[in-house]
Amino acid sequence: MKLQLSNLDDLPPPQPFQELSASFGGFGIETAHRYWLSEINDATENFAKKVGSGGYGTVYYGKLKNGKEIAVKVQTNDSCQGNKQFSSEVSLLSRIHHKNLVEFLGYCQQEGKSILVYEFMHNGALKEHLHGKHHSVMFHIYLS
Ligand SMILES: Nc1ncnc2c1ncn2[C@@H]1O[C@H](COP(=O)(O)OP(=O)(O)OP(=O)(O)O)[C@@H](O)[C@H]1O
Repeated sequence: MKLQLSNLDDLPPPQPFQELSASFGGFGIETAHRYWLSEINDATENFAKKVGSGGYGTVYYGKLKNGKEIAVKVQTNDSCQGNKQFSSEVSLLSRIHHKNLVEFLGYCQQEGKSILVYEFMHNGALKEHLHGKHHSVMFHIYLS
């Protein structure tokens, strides 16, 4: 799902991974939580439960040791995102917090894998609601 931002001009240009912490002055990738691949492997039971796939890659269900349920997005090889784009996305996502947005929890970049970690939404993604896979939300909107 793409985030729509009204003022993209306010954002700094994408920077190479190593330069992010300096260039964002405390609001870069270093503010995002970094997960170890072993944590992700444990949480997803080695990527056992696939819940969907999108332009970025494949999405898996997971549960952290503290009980929090997570959606783990694993970048696929044919995704156009490179390391630069991944760093920019992590940096951007870690600065956006809103009660109506799925919470971005962190990332993992290890052993050639680029992974984004979000809170798990039991009712599926917004796109599915809008495209009718889950009709209840639209129904409630019309009623209210
Ligand atoms: N946070 C989440 N909680 C539960 N399921 C999710 C979550 N994020 C994604 N999914 C599932 O994974 C599927 C793919 O989502 P994803 O956001 O990767 O693709 P997309 O909406 O096509 O966006 P994009 O093209 O930017 O990757 C969704 O349709 C949904 O079923």
